Amino acid sequence: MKFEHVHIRNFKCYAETDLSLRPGVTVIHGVNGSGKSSLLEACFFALYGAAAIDGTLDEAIANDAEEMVVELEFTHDGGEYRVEREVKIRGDTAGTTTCLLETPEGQLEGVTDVEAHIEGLLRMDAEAFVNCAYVRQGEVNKLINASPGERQDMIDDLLQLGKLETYRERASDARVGVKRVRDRKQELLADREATIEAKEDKDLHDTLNALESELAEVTDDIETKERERDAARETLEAAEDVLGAAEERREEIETLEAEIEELTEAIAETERERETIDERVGTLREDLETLESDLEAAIAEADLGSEADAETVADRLEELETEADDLREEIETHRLEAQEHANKAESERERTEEYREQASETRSEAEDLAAEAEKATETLESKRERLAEMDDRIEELRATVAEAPVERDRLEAHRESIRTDLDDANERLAELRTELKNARESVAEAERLLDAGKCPECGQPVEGSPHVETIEDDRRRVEELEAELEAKRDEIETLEADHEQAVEFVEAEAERSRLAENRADVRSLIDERESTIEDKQRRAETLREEAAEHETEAKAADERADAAETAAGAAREKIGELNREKKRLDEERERLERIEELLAEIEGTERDIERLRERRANEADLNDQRRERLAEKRDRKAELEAEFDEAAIEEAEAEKTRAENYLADVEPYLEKRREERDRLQNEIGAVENELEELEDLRTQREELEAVVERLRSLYEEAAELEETYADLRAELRQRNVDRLEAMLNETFDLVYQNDSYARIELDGDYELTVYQKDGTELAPDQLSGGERALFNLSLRCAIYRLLSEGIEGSAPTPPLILDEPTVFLDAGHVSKLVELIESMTDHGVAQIIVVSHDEELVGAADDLIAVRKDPTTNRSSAERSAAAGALT
Ligand SMILES: Nc1ncnc2c1ncn2[C@@H]1O[C@H](COP(=O)(O)OP(=O)(O)OP(=O)(O)O)[C@@H](O)[C@H]1O
Ligand SMILES: [Zn+2]
Repeated sequence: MKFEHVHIRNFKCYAETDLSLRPGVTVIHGVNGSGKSSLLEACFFALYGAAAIDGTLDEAIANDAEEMVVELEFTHDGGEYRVEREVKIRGDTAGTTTCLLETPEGQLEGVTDVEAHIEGLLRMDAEAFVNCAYVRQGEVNKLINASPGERQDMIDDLLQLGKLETYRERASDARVGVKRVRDRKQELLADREATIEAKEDKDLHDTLNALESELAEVTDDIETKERERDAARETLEAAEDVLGAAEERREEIETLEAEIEELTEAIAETERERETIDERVGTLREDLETLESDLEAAIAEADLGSEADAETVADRLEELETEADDLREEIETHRLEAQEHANKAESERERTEEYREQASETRSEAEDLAAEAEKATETLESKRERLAEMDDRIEELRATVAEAPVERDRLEAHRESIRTDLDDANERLAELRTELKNARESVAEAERLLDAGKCPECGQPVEGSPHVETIEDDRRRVEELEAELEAKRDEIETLEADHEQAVEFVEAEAERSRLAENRADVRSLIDERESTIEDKQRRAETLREEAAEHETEAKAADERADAAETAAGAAREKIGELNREKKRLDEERERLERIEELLAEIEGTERDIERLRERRANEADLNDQRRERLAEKRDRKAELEAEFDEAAIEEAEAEKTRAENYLADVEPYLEKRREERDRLQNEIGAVENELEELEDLRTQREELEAVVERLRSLYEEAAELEETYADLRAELRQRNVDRLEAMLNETFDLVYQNDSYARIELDGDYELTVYQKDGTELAPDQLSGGERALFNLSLRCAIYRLLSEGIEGSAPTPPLILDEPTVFLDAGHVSKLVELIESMTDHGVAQIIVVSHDEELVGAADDLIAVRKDPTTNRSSAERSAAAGALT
């Protein structure tokens, strides 16, 4: 087997690295911590997965990455292979997401299948791989430090001897197993045989015969007894019939006796009743006599003569009733009459009172009205005086207005026109005053200018006096204005006097008109008052008359009341009379009613007597009938008593007792016999079962005998097989041990040539012993560190050779991988190591990969790989050294 190419991404310190590997000796070098061991580990991981790394899967992923990939291409036994693994962190843990193996036969997937296939190819699992091909850093002493047993297991495993042991163990297990089964079956067989013997000893057939004859006997007995029991039952029934009939007859006689007694009793009872009725009739007759004498007396009292029968009495009572009704009616009429008169008297008295009240009220009203009229007449007189005054004034004013120059209705217009004229004149007067003032000023100014020699028109200095005429005109104008002003003043004076007079006229007219109006009002008021007074006086008169009328009416009503009272007294007297009459009628009616009552009582008593007589006769008939029935019953009883046969009954009773006794005995006996029969049948069944079982047991015995025989031969075969495997392994191991010892001595000689050690011995139990030249023995752990390392490497190489050369033909071996093998070696021994490696190549090991810093080893390499770590990213990479080119 050869590694061809490895591709790593994010495995431990690696970023992305691609590296081809060549046959021959490859040395990987680099500073501490640069990632050399990790590179080898990556290849190991590619082959064996999780088993190849110390920690967990996630520790193998580069610190800051989430996933990693390792791919390894290798050739093996002429075929090309590629294994690829991808691991990813999911959640908290890392898991393998891809695991595949390409083989010449096809592709495999899944951790389990891929690893099983690789173990098959290399004929070793991860542990065997590190024991043989991959000497890990610091593990050089592993094989030496192991106990012989461990060593034996390791080496046996590598050489596939372990398998033989497994087979032997399996054969042994099989032998033990077969023995266990065989022993159990033998025990079972012995048990069956003992059981059969016990059963055969029992004489089952004889027992069966005895039981069957006993059963027949019991069955016969049961049948006989059942027949006898049936006969006894019949006898019992017959006796019971006879006794039953006798019992019935006796019961009938008893019933008859009771009935006879009952009837006799009933007859006596009825006779007693009849006697009582006789007594009652006697009493009633006495009552009747008393009643009749009472009646006679009553009739005499009532004066009815001899015709005192019920009809006459009833007729008379009817007559009396009619008379009484009439009387009652009459009394009622009079009572109503008296009531009516009394009512009338009362109401007339009330009316008298009313009339009197009305009369006094009316009279006082009349007096009030008369007083009012008197007072009103006085007031009216003063009003009339006032009216006369008004008339005088009106006449005076009319005379004043008559002096006016215009008609009455034009007076205001006249005053208005004078007022207008006056206002116009005053206005004109004011104008004239202004004009006059202006004119006087013009004259004065002109005179001043003239005195100064200037033109009064334009104010310019003048030569001469061109405007003198104007001054003159002005002076004339002043004079005219003064005259006009004087006239205007006179006119105004006149107008003012006129206006004053016109105002007086207007005012007089206004007063006159107002007074005229007032006078009309006063006039109508007086008229109204006058008629009111008249009305009152008339009304007072009328009221006085009315009062007189009321008084008359009161007197009349009082008289009517007296009359009514008299009439009521008369009516009451009449009522008294009628009541006396009625009392008489009542007394007569009472007497008659008493007679009627007595008549009815007599009739009732006679009817009672009659009824009692009838009842007495009926009871006599009833007793006759009873006596007849009594005679019949007595006959029947005598008949039955004659029929009674005492002897027959006695016999029947005896039979019955006998039968009952027999039955009482036979039933429990039969019960017992039946139980016996059942028991016998069960016993027979049990014996028959046992016979069947015996048959079964015999068959089983035969079968078991056959099985035991087969197991016995099987056991022998397994024992033989176990022995064969053990022998084979011992033989093979001896051969291996011999060859391994030879190879070990050969390699150890090669790497450790000095005088100290003569040879190494490897015994059958893989016990290692080193012999010194003087013949003394040494255990390998007594060697120095360096010696131990060399010794170990020798052992490894020997094993490796043994494996690669094969015990029988060659087996394909993985590359020999050594991680830092030179640690304990001095320079001399490093040279020996180089020789060892070369010798391995000579022995046909195709690929050796060594991690080392040692110059000498580097020098011996066919190929050089440099590993370095980028100090900034802290990521490692591997590449072929430049020096490698020079080497080839
Ligand atoms: N999961 C990881 N991610 C990143 N770096 C890691 C991880 N696991 C280990 N390392 C680092 O990888 C580096 C390489 O270790 P390795 O044992 O391969 O070095 P080496 O070259 O064999 O050193 P030495 O010469 O001392 O044997 C170490 O510095 C270690 O800290
Ligand atoms: Zn290292």
